[in-house]
Amino acid sequence: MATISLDAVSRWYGNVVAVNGITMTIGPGVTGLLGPNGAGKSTLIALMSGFLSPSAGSVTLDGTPIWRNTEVYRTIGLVPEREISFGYLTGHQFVIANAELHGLPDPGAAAQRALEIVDMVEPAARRIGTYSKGMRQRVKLASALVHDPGVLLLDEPFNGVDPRQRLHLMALLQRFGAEGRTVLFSSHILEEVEQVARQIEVVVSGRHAASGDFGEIRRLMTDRPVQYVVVSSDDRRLASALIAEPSVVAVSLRPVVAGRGGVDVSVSDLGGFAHRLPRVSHDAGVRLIELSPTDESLESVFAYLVGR
Ligand SMILES: Nc1ncnc2c1ncn2[C@@H]1O[C@H](COP(=O)(O)OP(=O)(O)OP(=O)(O)O)[C@@H](O)[C@H]1O
Repeated sequence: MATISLDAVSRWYGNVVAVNGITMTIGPGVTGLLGPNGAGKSTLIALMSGFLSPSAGSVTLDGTPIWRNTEVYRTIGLVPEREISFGYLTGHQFVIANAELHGLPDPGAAAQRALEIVDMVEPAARRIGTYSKGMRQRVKLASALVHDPGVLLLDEPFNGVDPRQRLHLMALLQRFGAEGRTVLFSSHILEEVEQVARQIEVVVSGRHAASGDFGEIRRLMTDRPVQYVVVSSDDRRLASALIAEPSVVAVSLRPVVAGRGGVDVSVSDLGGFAHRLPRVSHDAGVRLIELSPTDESLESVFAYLVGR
């Protein structure tokens, strides 16, 4: 059982702060590292895999610093985001090369075992250049697993992978987690993370924004204040009815342009509002024409989490 600990970790590149004072613990089972592009996920994974030194703070595996510690590298497997640049090698040659780099006593047997785990034994005889994206991901995974590591780190493993291969990869990660390995993967898609991860760590702009199981994270995201535009047969009347609703924080009328206006509504409780809106408009004698969120981007959700 392996635990990665980050203690007040920062990492900067010149004057770009990629990771800013993050403290978190990654234990056995599957953890999802969730955040928008540029949040610092790849930098965190590079710090956890020993490819980068922290500019400040410490990154340890079971209490031992990871940076420049070859003993610790033996227990870590990394699936990087970048594509394999050796398309001319066969999958088998690629995985064996990593087994040799690890100095394993029987690289052939280790490669065979890893390829079996990811179900790539048969295609492993072909050149990587002929593989689909999902197959390339699986070969990268086999290469990361060749030394049977207790810790597996994967950077955006589901990016560009088709749905069938995605399910296959998800099942594999869950299996590794159930075996007691410490598995961490990054993603910018909440649904993806929810399906696989026991624990979710959210990072935004280099900061640790939230931590919890998927229920907690989902609640944080759906309970945030949300803005809607409601267009109706009588916006002024609807606005006065809505302001009496406990789930509504603010209401304002939109200017009428080309005969079309609308009501901007700020809502504190998404579920409550969605449930009440039809009843409120019916009681006010107003017909609803359109309801649309004005700010549903993932970035706005993340910005909310950081600002809490
Ligand atoms: N080698 C580098 N030199 C300078 N800036 C860097 C370097 N690597 C990353 N950065 C910057 O650090 C920040 C975090 O980048 P990082 O790649 O860790 O984020 P990410 O969450 O993995 O994003 P993505 O999903 O887009 O890869 C970004 O602002 C990025 O531009």
